[in-house]
Amino acid sequence: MQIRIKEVKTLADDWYVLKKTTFEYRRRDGTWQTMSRETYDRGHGAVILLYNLVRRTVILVRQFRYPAYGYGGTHDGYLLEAPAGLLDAATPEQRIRAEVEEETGYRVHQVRRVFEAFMSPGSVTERLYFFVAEYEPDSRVSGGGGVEQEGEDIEVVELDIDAALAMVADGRIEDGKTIMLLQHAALVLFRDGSGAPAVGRML
Ligand SMILES: Nc1nc2c(ncn2[C@@H]2O[C@H](COP(=O)(O)OP(=O)(O)O[C@H]3O[C@H](CO)[C@@H](O)[C@H](O)[C@@H]3O)[C@@H](O)[C@H]2O)c(=O)[nH]1
Ligand SMILES: [Mg+2]
Repeated sequence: MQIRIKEVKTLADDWYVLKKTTFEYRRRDGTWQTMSRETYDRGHGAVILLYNLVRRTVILVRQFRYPAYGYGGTHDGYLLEAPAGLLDAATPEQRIRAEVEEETGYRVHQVRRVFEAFMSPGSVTERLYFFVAEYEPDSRVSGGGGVEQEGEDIEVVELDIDAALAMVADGRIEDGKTIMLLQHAALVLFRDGSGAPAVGRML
C-alpha cells in the first residue's frame, strides 16, 4: 500500500466538488511522507473529432470559456474546440453521440475510440475519452448550438484540415484536447486517405 488517507475536507461543492485530502505517501525509498493535495472532481468527459476524408475537412465548435477569459480578460475567452461533454451517468460512447448532435447538429452512428487521457492530473480528477467519426454534409439533422438554458451559445465551424493544423501552429487553436485530435488526424486519419491507423495496416 502506497497511500494512507488521513483526512478529506470538502472545500466547495456548489457546481462540482473541490476537496483537500491529507495523506501519507510511501516514497520509493520506503519512508512515509505527509502531504495534502486539492482535487477538483467534475467526473469524466468525452470528446470527438468529426472528419470527412474526401472534403479534407473537420468540424469544430467555437464557444466562450470563462476560465480561459480569466479574471483580467487577458484573452477574449472564445476557444475553437472539438465538441465535448461531461459524461454524467452515461457511457463515453453514448454520451459523445448525444453531445455531438447537441453541439453541432451532426448525427453520427459509428464512433471510434482512439485514446484516453488525464488532461490535468496535478489537480483535476477527470479522464477524457477521445473519439473520431466520419461525417457527411447530409448527416446534419439540426443547427446544433448546445442547450441555451444552460448558457451554451455554440458556433459550428467546418475547417479544412490543413487550415486547422496551421491554426494550431500559429496559436489560433489552443485547446489541448483539440490539438491532440487534430494531430491524430494528421498522423493517422488523413495520412494516406484510408482513415486506417498506420500501425497494423496491410501494406
Ligand atoms: N451553473 C454552472 N454551470 C456550469 C459550470 N461549469 C460548467 N457549467 C455548464 O455545464 C455544462 C457542461 O457542458 P458540457 O458540454 O457537458 O461540458 P464541457 O464544458 O464542454 O466540457 C468538455 O470540455 C471540457 C474542457 O476541455 C472537458 O474538461 C470536459 O471533460 C468535457 O469534455 C455547460 O452548459 C456549462 O455552461 C458552473 O460552474 N456553474
Ligand atoms: Mg461541451
